[in-house]
Amino acid sequence: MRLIEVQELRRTFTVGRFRAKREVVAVRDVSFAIEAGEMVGYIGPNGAGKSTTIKMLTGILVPSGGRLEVAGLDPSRQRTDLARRIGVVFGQRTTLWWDLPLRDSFAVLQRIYRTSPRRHEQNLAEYVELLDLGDLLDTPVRQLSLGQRMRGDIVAALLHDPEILFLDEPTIGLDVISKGRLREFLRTLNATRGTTLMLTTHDLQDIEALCDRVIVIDHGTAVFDGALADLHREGGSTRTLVVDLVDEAPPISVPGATTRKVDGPRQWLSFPTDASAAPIVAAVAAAYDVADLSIQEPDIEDVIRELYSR
Ligand SMILES: Nc1ncnc2c1ncn2[C@@H]1O[C@H](COP(=O)(O)OP(=O)(O)OP(=O)(O)O)[C@@H](O)[C@H]1O
Repeated sequence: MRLIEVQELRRTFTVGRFRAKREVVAVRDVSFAIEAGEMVGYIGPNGAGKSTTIKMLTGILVPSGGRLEVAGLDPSRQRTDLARRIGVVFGQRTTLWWDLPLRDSFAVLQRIYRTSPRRHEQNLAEYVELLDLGDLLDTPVRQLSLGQRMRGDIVAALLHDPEILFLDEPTIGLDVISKGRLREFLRTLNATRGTTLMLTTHDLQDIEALCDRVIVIDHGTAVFDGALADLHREGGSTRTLVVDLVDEAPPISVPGATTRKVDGPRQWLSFPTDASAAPIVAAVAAAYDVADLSIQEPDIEDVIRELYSR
């Protein structure tokens, strides 16, 4: 089932005044469709148009052109109906009430969304347990750490059983452990409830851990839409085999890899991300005295930069 449909979506802003007035095209004729149950990363450099797109999808901004349907609704015209079908989490700000304990914020949301008390209690119990918020329910939001508040925001976004969860930079500012737990939770949510996820992020590990599919946007235009593995391939991404030889040697020469750098006994060989490292490692080990080996995964930001530069 198709949950999000975007055709030639466009949004412009007028900036400046009088003679200095000009138009900025934040989103330029972007088209994509997202099926129920997908986990999609919407990525791109700063100012690419990610937040503007999410704001249009969630009904906060009215498009300047194109067509847009989310859960069968027109977001800006049917914003209230849409609110019942979607959850929204912005990493940089909270939807919770600053002075209220978490528990009271959640209770207010139950009334706003008119979620049945039974369903509300069930969801609350489940999410509070999964996100380990039990001891914090009576703490006012302003006293929570960033990670705790983010978990609270996620519960708040999910209590009314949304089919789609939009997340804008959900792991920003969190420590490594909190990031890992949040990703784990989102994966479980998608697997057990089939919730569709669309997230913007600058964190490459978010993409690796969460996104079956990535849409890359640059200067308002979608420049890639597909699997992460294909993004690596199209961007010409490579993995690196770092070889520590017992002794210094001229650049290693083995089939399937290119030696990029030599520094004393250490050499860096690159090979395509979709190729297996095994034959290369075997060839190196057969021909040279090897003290140690390690493999470095590609940096997605490099891959994306490569795509942009075309
Ligand atoms: N309210 C606004 N008025 C004028 N220009 C805007 C407005 N909102 C966004 N823009 C411009 O539109 C473009 C896209 O901005 P947007 O916030 O969507 O990018 P982004 O991809 O979310 O960036 P970031 O990763 O930095 O959050 C930028 O050039 C931005 O300056």
